[in-house]
Amino acid sequence: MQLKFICCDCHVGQAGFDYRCSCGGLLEVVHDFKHLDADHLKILFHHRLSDRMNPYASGVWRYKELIYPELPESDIITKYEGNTGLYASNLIQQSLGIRKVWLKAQSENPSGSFKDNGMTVAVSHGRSLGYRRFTCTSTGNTSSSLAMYAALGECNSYVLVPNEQISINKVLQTMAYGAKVIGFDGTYDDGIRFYEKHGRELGMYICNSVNPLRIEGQKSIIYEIAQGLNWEMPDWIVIPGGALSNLSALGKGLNDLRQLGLINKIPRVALIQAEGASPFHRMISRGESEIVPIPRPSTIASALNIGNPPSWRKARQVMKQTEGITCSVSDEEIMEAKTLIDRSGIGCEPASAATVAGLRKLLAEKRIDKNETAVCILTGNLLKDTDVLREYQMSRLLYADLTLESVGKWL
Ligand SMILES: Cc1ncc(COP(=O)(O)O)c(C=O)c1O
Ligand SMILES: N[C@@H](CCOP(=O)(O)O)C(=O)O
Repeated sequence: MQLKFICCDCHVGQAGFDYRCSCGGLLEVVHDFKHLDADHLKILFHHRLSDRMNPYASGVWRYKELIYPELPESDIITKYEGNTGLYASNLIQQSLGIRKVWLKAQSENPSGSFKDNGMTVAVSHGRSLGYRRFTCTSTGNTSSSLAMYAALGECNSYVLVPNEQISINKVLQTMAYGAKVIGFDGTYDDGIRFYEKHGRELGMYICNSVNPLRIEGQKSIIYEIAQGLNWEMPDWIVIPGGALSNLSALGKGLNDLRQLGLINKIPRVALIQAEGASPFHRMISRGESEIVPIPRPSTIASALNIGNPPSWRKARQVMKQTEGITCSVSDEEIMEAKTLIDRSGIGCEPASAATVAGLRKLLAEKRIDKNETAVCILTGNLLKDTDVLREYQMSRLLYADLTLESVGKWL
């Protein structure tokens, strides 16, 4: 059986794989869930949780029937991604003054970010089509994840990375997995534009989130949250936004769960952007119908440094479907929230901390009630963006001579 696609803008169906429809809209995978039964699925997914020795042990491929049923098991390239912790932190709960908050730590993924949920599916798909050369443009997390899966699949990866405002750790991780990295003057948005124009003639498989298979894999984050909470959804899901792939995937995943009868309530979504890179929040809060790109986005949260999010139309749909709200937070608010999350023992990179910063703001503005419950999605690992961490923490490092008196003074 072949994968089927539909355009999110003109709604015309398409049989073959592509990144965009001829009208320019992004595509998404269409599934037929008619033959699936919710009770049977719950038992199947539960059973797979305890089976550690096959691809279904992955927190993505556990839900294969809802993501990519057509793919032969032997074509799966997996590093048992997903299966990340869902933590209830008293420290964060009390600091925010909310009834209940959980943190979904996608930072625990094998390459250290939520990208792995989508990348395992994209690279498996690309290789099954016969591709051996994979590419993306990236601020560093997409590329680290791509390079890891390409290496696992014994394929090659080629990555475009902006020269400014990226984290060197992520670039080094990408290179260490064997990717060829090409730096360029410009932003993530320029890189995406380049591939939209030249990707096809370069004959490579593109692994950015314009690829509908990436979104299929990323849907599993909300499946895991639902399963982790025994299929009872919280009032709110709080998520950071850059290219808006994660929000698009979240919306698609929620639709699936509802359609299948696995959940009976759709939570509301709060999308948080960094102030210096918040074109989507600006559009929604002003009630505008088109996004106005920001040519030079700038935020300390390197992963959110995106001025022209490719998935904004899909994301706008999700806002409608979930009665979603948006807000933006300053770099200071992000760092303050990051300190709290790190201190709680969970830890994350700055982009992820935008969620807790945003939740604090939305509670203060009473747009979220303190008696409600929320899950914040932490998208990347604490050790991803250490330039920022070094600047913030080094002044707190203590020095002493190794004498009882000198060390004792600090203890
Ligand atoms: C750690 C991290 N958080 C958040 C985001 C933003 O997610 P999205 O681009 O899907 O909106 C990204 C990159 O995209 C990221 O790498
Ligand atoms: N932060 C991202 C940028 C978005 O990339 P995409 O995978 O959604 O295309 C990164 O890590 O590069």
